[in-house]
Amino acid sequence: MASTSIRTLLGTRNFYAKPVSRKNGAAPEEKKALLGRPSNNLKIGILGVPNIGKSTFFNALTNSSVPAENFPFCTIDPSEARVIVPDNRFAWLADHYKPQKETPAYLTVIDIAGLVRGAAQGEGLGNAFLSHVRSVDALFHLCRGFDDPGVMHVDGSVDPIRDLETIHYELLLRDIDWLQKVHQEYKVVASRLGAGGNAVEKKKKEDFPTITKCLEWVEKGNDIRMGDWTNKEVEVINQQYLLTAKPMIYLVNISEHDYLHLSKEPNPTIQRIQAWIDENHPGDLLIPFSGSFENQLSLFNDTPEDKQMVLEDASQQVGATIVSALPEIIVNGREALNLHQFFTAGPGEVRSWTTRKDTLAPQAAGVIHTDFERGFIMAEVMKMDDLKQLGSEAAVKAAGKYYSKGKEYTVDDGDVIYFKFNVTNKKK
Ligand SMILES: Nc1ncnc2c1ncn2[C@@H]1O[C@H](COP(=O)(O)OP(=O)(O)OP(=O)(O)O)[C@@H](O)[C@H]1O
Ligand SMILES: [Mg+2]
Repeated sequence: MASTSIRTLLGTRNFYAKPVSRKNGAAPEEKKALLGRPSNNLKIGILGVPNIGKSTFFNALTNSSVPAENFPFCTIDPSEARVIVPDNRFAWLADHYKPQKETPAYLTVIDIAGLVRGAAQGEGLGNAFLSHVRSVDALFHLCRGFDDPGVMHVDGSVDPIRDLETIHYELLLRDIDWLQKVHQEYKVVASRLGAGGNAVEKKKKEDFPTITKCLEWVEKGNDIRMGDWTNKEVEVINQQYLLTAKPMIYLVNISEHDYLHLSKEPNPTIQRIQAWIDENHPGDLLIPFSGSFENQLSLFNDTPEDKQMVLEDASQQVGATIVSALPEIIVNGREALNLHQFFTAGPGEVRSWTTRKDTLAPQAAGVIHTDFERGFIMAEVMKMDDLKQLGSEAAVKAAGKYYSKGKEYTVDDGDVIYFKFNVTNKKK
């Protein structure tokens, strides 16, 4: 099938208009609200056209063995797995406290079926696919950069930019369709409401201008996440489950040879994709990896020494340091979800807890137990850097760096916290 660019499909529309800088419009005195819904179980989905290595990547990443065969739509139902997030701070704490139990942070990853052109109109797995995308909080957008005539491509040739555009186009079409329906509904309510109406109707009338603005934005070919929205607008957007609002990290699946020689030979495929991202989605991250290489490495997941030997052999062969790309991908996936870690640490357990950025101390306590939030008295906080530098909790205290923080304290990434609470006072 011949490739058709998004620009051609949308005719004269100003597709991929340069987005407004996300930084410039931010009101300096106000903290920017985050796109996305707060949840204790945030998930990141693997997205892309069929047969490009999504399940191979999922298996290597999560040590799973879902089918990853050489035919399109090998994956139909999404698989889900949790993967430990590498974190030096956690490792340091575990080493320092030598606890009976260690509980690291996890990232939940979902392997989604391949999406084809026309999905928004029901092609391929169509709407089922789009509803899987809807249920995740961020996306690893995977594309094929390996040239292997033995692995078929649904569009007949390897062309990552075309594939990226196919996916973006389908997500955008689905958002346009969704927003058009919501816009129509809110417009009717807004025009007949006058001063009356119930609370739900009043809210729709109030939200109507934001919905109109969002619709105009996506109809110009822009992703919602590239817009510069006020906090009030973000609240409205977060109620709409828009696909183009989700944070996205681009992953290019290249051949083993190309991966091993990345630092030595400029890779034209990656350069082309980077230029495309810079033009259309500035600021988004691109991480190359090799599904076939990671797949081989993952065979040694249970014997880390052997894995290290394979990496050392590969490094020697090519004269450059070769590491797995997966830790970087996991860490950045978490970053895209705007997640923070705080730690509780003692001889019983060292544990990494997950919150969204900008969480206040009582809500962070609530992640551990609702009683901690209800009866919150204070958070006793050590900064990870202080603890590492001074060497022990006692030394941190002696240096006056063991802080007592109240309800208004915003928990920082890497805080080591001991919560004080009293439930009986608060039970009314
Ligand atoms: N870097 C690579 N180099 C060569 N072959 C690869 C590479 N990555 C994956 N493959 C091969 O591509 C084929 C398709 O892989 P996989 O099943 O993981 O794709 P998928 O995107 O999950 O497909 P589907 O959308 O059908 O579920 C497999 O045969 C796999 O071994
Ligand atoms: Mg698959």
